[in-house]
Amino acid sequence: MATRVVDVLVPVALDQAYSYRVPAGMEVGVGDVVAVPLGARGETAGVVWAENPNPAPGLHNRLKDIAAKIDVPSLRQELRTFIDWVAGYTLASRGMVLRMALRMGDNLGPARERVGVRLVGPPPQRMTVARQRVLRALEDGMVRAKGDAAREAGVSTGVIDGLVDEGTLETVVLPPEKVARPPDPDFRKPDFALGQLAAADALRTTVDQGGYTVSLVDGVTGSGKTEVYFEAVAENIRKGRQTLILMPEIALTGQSLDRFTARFGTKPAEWHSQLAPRLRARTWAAVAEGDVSVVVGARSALFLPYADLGLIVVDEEHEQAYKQEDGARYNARDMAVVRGSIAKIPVVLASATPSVESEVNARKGRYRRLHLPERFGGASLPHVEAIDLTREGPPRGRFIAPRLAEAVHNTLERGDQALLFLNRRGFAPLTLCRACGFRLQCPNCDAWLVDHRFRKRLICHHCGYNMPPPDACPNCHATESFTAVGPGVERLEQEAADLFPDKRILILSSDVVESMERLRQELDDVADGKFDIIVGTQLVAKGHHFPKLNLVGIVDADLGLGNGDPRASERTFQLLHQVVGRAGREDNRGVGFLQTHQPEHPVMKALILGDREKFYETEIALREASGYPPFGRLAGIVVSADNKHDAEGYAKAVAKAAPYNETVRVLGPAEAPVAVVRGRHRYRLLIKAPREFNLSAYLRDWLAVAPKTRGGIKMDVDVDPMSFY
Ligand SMILES: Nc1ncnc2c1ncn2[C@@H]1O[C@H](COP(=O)(O)OP(=O)(O)OP(=O)(O)O)[C@@H](O)[C@H]1O
Ligand SMILES: [Zn+2]
Repeated sequence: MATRVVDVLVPVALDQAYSYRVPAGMEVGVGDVVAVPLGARGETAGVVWAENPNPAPGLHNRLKDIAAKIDVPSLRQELRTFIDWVAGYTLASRGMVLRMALRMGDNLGPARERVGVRLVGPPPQRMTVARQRVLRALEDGMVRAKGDAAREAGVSTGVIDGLVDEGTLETVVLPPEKVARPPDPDFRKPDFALGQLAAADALRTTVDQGGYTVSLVDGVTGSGKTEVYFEAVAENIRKGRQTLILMPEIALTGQSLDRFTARFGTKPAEWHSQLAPRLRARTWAAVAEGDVSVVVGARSALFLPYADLGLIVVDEEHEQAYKQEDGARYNARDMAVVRGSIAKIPVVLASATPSVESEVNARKGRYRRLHLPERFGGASLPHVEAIDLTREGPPRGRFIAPRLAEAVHNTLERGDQALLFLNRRGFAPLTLCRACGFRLQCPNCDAWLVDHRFRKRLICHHCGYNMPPPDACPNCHATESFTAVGPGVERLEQEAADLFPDKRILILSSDVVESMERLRQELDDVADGKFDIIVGTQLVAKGHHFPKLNLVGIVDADLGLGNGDPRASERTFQLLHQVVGRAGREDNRGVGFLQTHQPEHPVMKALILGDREKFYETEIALREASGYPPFGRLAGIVVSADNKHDAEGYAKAVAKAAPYNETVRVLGPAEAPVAVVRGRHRYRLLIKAPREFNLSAYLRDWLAVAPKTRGGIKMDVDVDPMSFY
């Protein structure tokens, strides 16, 4: 009998699947997860990708056997097709993409059993107050998990153990706790405002009918997009199918999980980078077995092996955080649409500031737009004013202009909250010696060291290099000669404390956040009005709903503009519009101030006039004229090496190897804007092609003929790049 051979894809940086023999008696099929020997790595988990009916004859004797079938649900065709597609599009190896789908960790053993206790025997010989509390808590005779019993009685588990030894309590084996309980689609149905009704209805129908469609829930800030897309989720739960709600990682800390619980009566399953390994493994398995109904997750949740995915929601779809910038470089929003089309299910995108891509798709009718033009509860959008820094700027060494300070003062007088926004972590972006002008720079990067006083370190934001502030200038040896140049949030907090000495100020910035739990707590405290002034980075820009927040001051509105990044305008508009949109969500006094040197800039004008359409019109016209996305396609290639000569030489050789095509333009190589990162010298190439052009195929052909990388040279390909530094 001929041996059966199959091709197995393994989660390592390889594109091709390897052939293995199926040992007699082993039952495996395509999609099954198996353990296979893989060279020096030993046994590795992989997935049977295809039958191989005609293995090359010479190969036969060298083939190894599959070691074992792993007892987890097999990867469905839909997910396998998706993995192939993502790899083909992004040029990441298929193994790397598969790896994202196999993130269940190694400890996928049987779920841990829990110990429960119940009251059965006579009271113990020796009675104590603590023991008495336990007896009272358990007097109903019901089984409780040991930890729950201790918590209810307010004692340590040691007290419980003691009572078990005495025979007063008996232990019972409990089934493992579920990752998430089934949500109830009718737990608390909202009363929709008129403006929400049509969109909610449309989404219900869309999900009910099923099939691939893309809807863009385009609602102003505070319009209640979440409640509206929850209707789609509810409908999908009723159908018994699984839902994925994608969020930018950091938004998962916000109030979204509480809102979900309020609407559906129980928490969803979560998927993000901070899940404990065991919970990660259990969640993965529960998703694969169809034991979880709704997953709220960061971008990697897109690669989970859903048993029956019926709906994908992408919240804050414009977020740049959806782009993964290392390993496989993919945009989770775009790939969500791809997975939706492969799985033939509805996709819902939501944003108050849609990406230019989605906006164009909606304008052309490729996506269906569901518009929510008003804030929920009748609040109006904030009134926005510019503060022209060329004319009414703050005093030297200060960053809050007098007019903004006065407005903050008035807001606080009324008992409202104010948010001062500056998208820059740390105390100051630059430290220089007053005596000789020397600037403290990262030894590994082409970047200044950022002064972080809270942590008492100078830190490089590119590589993480850090050092204590030096006592003397390394150049002229002067002491106490260093001066901070420019503001970061920590410095802004200091200024706010000087201006408003008796107010409660909270600083929110990713590097001062101790844990996700702590951040959740702080955000709740803000919502409860426990702080007067919030000084924050983009961490506070999104999704949050703070009822008493009525003033937003943007300290440096120009920060993201004019750095040669083709998406700078879009990003600045989205960010500032979202931040300003935190103001006045429950009453009509919301105001926003933009401190800017260029109040006439189209982005500033659109923000001041509240004229979103105007912004999109201008930006879309610009993109169309210049052939930038979505009217054309881009890819970036970054070459890096440990010296400039090698990086430049190799980048030139790569450029020279580009296949000729009259519609494609290869720009560069040019030294990257940040020319050195982590001691590596960087050169960039930018490839521009028409919209219909198959850029991935072109790049693949190109890389096949490009000179091989050698000796520490590295090349990164980025299709649809979002970062250009
Ligand atoms: N139909 C409704 N019934 C009761 N409360 C609602 C309803 N719709 C929205 N809300 C409440 O209105 C507030 C604003 O809604 P939500 O935060 O979902 O808006 P959003 O459109 O997501 O805003 P943003 O884009 O600015 O984050 C929330 O407190 C939400 O709970
Ligand atoms: Zn550095």
